Amino acid sequence: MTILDKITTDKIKEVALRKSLIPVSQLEQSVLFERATVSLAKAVREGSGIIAEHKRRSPSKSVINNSLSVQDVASGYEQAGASGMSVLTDGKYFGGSLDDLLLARAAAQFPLLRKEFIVDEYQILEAKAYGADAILLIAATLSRKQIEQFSTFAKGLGLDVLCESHNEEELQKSIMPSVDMLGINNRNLKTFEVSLETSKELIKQIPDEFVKVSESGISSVEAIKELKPHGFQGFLIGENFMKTDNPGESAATFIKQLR
Ligand SMILES: O=P(O)(O)OC[C@@H](O)[C@@H](O)c1c[nH]c2ccccc12
Repeated sequence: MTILDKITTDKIKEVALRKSLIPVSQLEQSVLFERATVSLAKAVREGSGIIAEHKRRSPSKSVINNSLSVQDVASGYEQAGASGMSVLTDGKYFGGSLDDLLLARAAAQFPLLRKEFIVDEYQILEAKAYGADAILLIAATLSRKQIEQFSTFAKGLGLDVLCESHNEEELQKSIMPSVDMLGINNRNLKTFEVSLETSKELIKQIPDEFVKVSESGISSVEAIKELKPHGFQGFLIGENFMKTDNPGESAATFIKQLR
């Protein structure tokens, strides 16, 4: 059993419990449910392209940073000129929560991505109710039919969809009009190996109309300069910022060097 299988198995149980505690009707009553979303895909296309992540810990790195306020990180990233922010909401493996999303929303106006292992439409309703503008779908854990169902459902709520893959088969099943952004994860979620070559290879199969995002293991401005000519517009960066005392400032320094 890979770590991704374990996370998914736990997630299915967690979502069943959540559903029994908070009914859909209650999520739909959230004031944020009425909020007009901001397109992450558009922000990435038109801005720095940096999607900066809030990540306290991960199965591959254990603790990254446990002492920051998510509001400070959100406003720091926004002021730094990031196109958007990815907020990890998984608790068990990443130390995040839906409250992190809510707090980020309270502190910033730029687009927020709910970074979660989505296995059920219910989590997409949660994303909307807690202030997200976009969701992540992980092709490794979903069938083409599920990607279609979840992405269509998200679009109906005004949320953008980033669908991530790590190999050709995953990418091929993610290519559909209800997906806005195709992400290539440089980290293999099954083995944790990281290589930017994954991005450079797989992007060749992405049709023009999709926003193309390279994810994980990006730790230098040079890496961005290397990836851009291959056609990437978006860059998802977590640890490189989060491991510092001031992620917002680190992001600002980084983004300035891109200009
Ligand atoms: O911290 P990094 O190496 O910059 O990676 C960020 C992001 O890409 C990574 O956290 C991520 C990409 N896809 C995911 C899916 C689930 C959890 C986490 C992720």
